[in-house]
Amino acid sequence: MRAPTQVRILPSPLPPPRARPGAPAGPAGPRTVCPQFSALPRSAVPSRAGVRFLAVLARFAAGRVVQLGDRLMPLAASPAPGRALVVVNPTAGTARTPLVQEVIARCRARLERVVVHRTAHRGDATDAVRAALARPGGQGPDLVVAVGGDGTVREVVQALVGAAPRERAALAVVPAGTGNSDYRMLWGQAPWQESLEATLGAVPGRARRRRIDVGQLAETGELVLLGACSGLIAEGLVAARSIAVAGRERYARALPQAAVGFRPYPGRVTVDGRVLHEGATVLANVGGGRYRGGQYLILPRSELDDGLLDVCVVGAQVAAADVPELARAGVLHKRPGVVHGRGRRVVVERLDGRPLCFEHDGELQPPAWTSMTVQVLAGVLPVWGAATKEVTRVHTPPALPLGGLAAT
Ligand SMILES: Nc1ncnc2c1ncn2[C@@H]1O[C@H](COP(=O)(O)OP(=O)(O)OP(=O)(O)O)[C@@H](O)[C@H]1O
Repeated sequence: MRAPTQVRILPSPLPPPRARPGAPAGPAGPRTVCPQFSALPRSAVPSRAGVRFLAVLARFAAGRVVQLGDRLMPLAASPAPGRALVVVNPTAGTARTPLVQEVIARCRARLERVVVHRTAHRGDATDAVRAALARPGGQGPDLVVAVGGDGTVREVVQALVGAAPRERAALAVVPAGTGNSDYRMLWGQAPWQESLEATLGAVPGRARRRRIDVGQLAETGELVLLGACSGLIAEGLVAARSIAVAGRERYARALPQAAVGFRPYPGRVTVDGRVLHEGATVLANVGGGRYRGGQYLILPRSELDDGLLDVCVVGAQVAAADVPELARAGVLHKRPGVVHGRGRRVVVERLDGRPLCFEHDGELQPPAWTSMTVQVLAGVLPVWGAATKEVTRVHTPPALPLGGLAAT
């Protein structure tokens, strides 16, 4: 077995926005490509003045605009859903009866048809969604509301992604679990009543139906929605088993507990064939969502629909005991010893021959592998989320080391 070595990855800044051929040069800003425009022939792409005119027109016509870098673009309206399947996990951390009743009442008040399914066992959510989508004659739901935690959401996603394109309903999440990181990924800190009403069409322009990326774990074929992580965050799940509180508080207690006595493992992380990090590793997170455990900011620059996976590796230069507070304060990614990358296929390895401790979507994986490989399935999941200024990208640049200071 080869002894683990430490490789220094030189910091590389995020490259400047890549201009589309023929596009006017503009000031640097977020790299954004408008889907509507990229579908047009180059000669049909309007000038900047034309874009501003369209934007003003849109403001009058639809009452809302979206700003792309320095440009204003009309935001296509998302048609409101009509038929919902509400999938409730009654065993999820905070799925109390009044909450469930309120969700159902709000859906019934706005939609033409609402079917409720309460899960009876693990995997039941996947089966229920599959059965509903297979209903003949276009009678299947166009919206699936998952009422539960991240585990329930993942089961629903399994069915949604596997459905034929014409049957594909969009996901909405009502946070009723412990971490609820999926909800935070889509809606930030918005109250669920607000996001559900927006999804149901009560607040025009507040919600957007979009197609986001999903990861796939090569070892098992399972989907990875939120993210997959080795090391400390995975061990935090082990610690959480013995903590009898619900909600985010559980992970707030579990991660510091796991950090006590945590020993970095010899690891390597490879992004699209290029080594991003090799050496003593505290954690390697691939996603997905910016937050893990609903509160730890790990991938601050991750976008859900850029066709790429973001990676953050925390090397042993950062003490494991400091990770929970640094991540909660949103500054972990700036520390020396933390590197970032982005690509389509990410391999996380443990190099001493012992099993890699890793989880995905809050589910601890059996200690059966010395590596995990996550690849991206671009834009396969329709979801309802906040109508933010973030836009769908249609061009996916190759893997980029995003910088950071590697351990030496
Ligand atoms: N009736 C049921 N009985 C037992 N387990 C169930 C039932 N229905 C669903 N499950 C399982 O419960 C697990 C945990 O649910 P979920 O993740 O939604 O809640 P949580 O663990 O409280 O929240 P989070 O994942 O956000 O921490 C899921 O993996 C799901 O498969």
